[in-house]
Amino acid sequence: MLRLEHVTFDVKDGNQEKGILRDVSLTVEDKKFVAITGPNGGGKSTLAKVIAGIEKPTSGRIFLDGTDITDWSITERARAGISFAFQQPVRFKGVTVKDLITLAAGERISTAGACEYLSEVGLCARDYINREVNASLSGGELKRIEIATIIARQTKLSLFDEPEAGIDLWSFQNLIQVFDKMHREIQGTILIISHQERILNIADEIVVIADGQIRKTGTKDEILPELLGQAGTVNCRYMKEAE
Ligand SMILES: Nc1ncnc2c1ncn2[C@@H]1O[C@H](COP(=O)(O)OP(=O)(O)OP(=O)(O)O)[C@@H](O)[C@H]1O
Repeated sequence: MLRLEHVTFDVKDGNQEKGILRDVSLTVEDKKFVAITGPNGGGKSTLAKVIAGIEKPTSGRIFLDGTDITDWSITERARAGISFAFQQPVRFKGVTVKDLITLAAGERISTAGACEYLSEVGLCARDYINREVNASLSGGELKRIEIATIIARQTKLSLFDEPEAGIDLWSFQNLIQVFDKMHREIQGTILIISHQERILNIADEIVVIADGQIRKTGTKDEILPELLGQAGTVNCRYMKEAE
């Protein structure tokens, strides 16, 4: 179980401190599929980075299965079973797609095994398996390769930051199936930041974040109608609730 207690993240804005995350408390039960959504700039990516250890909270604590991991490094958290797929994936010059998937799987897998993970994310494996993870890959290809590595890792907690970004309409449907299958088959927790109704629709729970604060949490039946009914005005409305 992941638990955040009163997490804040402040940055310097001129002479003042700006609150990017403001008193965020959240519990994510094991094996749940939780979607985090909300207006641009609300603090979603920052929250994911704080969980993965890329940013350190200004105050508050983070617990994984009851252990306080707040001061743990990215590597320690990765070893404890936290995976993170970036909004804009990182490129690895000199490393092939197969190397990357093999590293993620943490065991010697065959080329056929690595290819299976690529096929799952809709990539024709033989076209990609020996390619370098460099700038020659398109944004959408890179994103799907990164998702394949997270599936291969099969960790306790998989964090995805806007996996839909840069994915074409045809591959998007496939991506929904990937997450649905992951949710059913992998015995881990999935935390996805997304603006996509179809991703929110397959989540067990939706968390709405705006202006650095959690505004709502609930099931999709509780949250989605309200979000969709207010399309275009969600941002302002949730901002208002904070006042
Ligand atoms: N290190 C930083 N220094 C200054 N401002 C920051 C820093 N990190 C984040 N911010 C600001 O904090 C706010 C939240 O950013 P964040 O990327 O977490 O939002 P988001 O909810 O993921 O947005 P989006 O939906 O557009 O991806 C933004 O206004 C961003 O500019």
